[in-house]
Amino acid sequence: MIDEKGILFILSGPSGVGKGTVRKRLFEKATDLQYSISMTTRDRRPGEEDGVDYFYKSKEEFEQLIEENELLEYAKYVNNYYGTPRKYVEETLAKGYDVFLEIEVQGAMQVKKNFPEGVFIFLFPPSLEELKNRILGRGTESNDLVLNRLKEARKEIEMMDAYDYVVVNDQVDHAVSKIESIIQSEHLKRERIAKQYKKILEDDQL
Ligand SMILES: Nc1nc2c(ncn2[C@@H]2O[C@H](COP(=O)(O)OP(=O)(O)O)[C@@H](O)[C@H]2O)c(=O)[nH]1
Ligand SMILES: Nc1ncnc2c1ncn2[C@@H]1O[C@H](COP(=O)(O)OP(=O)(O)O)[C@@H](O)[C@H]1O
Repeated sequence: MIDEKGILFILSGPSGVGKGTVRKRLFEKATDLQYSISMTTRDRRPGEEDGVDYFYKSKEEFEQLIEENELLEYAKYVNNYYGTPRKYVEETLAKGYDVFLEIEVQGAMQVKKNFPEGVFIFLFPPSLEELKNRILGRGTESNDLVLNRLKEARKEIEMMDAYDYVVVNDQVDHAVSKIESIIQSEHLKRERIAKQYKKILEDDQL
């Protein structure tokens, strides 16, 4: 049987590189992708909405979700939990829709274990200096947290080799069009494989 499931795309990379910004711009255009809204225990930032940006959970609620195996992956990141709802991802893929995750690197590596067929995209900063400027520019963290995030970033960049694609986020629009090309070429790849598979089956009947 040809696999008619949707494709799982994972956008990851260091905090502050621009994952959220790039993902939002992508979703202004890419209506065929389904974004998986994550669960988190971190505080809601001004302008964020429950059920839109994240599902905000208490530590106890989150630990219960872990216990009940409701999360496809989760990570503790700068003292908060973040996780992907398993059921939403599995059901949406099974219906044939592509699912898009925007998650940090530890979580992405867990997804790779469960979904090796996923398409893993690493968003890369133009430089570490620029990464620092972006985190500082966003102004959502205290100085201590900025330092923590930069330390994490160095470790995360070392894990780049495990990804299928690396996209430099120099300009948001450039990064978005590169991701769109990746999505398109993954679909073409699938179609080619499906055609070859069909041909093998037809030839076999001769
Ligand atoms: N593992 C994992 N990471 C997530 C998930 N959702 C968001 N993240 C990541 O957690 C990190 C912190 O997110 P957030 O607090 O929103 O800060 P920001 O992305 O740096 O603005 C980012 O690297 C997110 O991509 C998730 O479901 N699982
Ligand atoms: N290509 C870019 N050029 C300049 N600034 C950017 C770019 N992409 C994102 N930013 C800025 O960098 C900061 C961090 O972006 P954000 O999307 O919150 O990162 P992440 O989700 O990876 O933590 C934000 O202030 C955002 O406006």
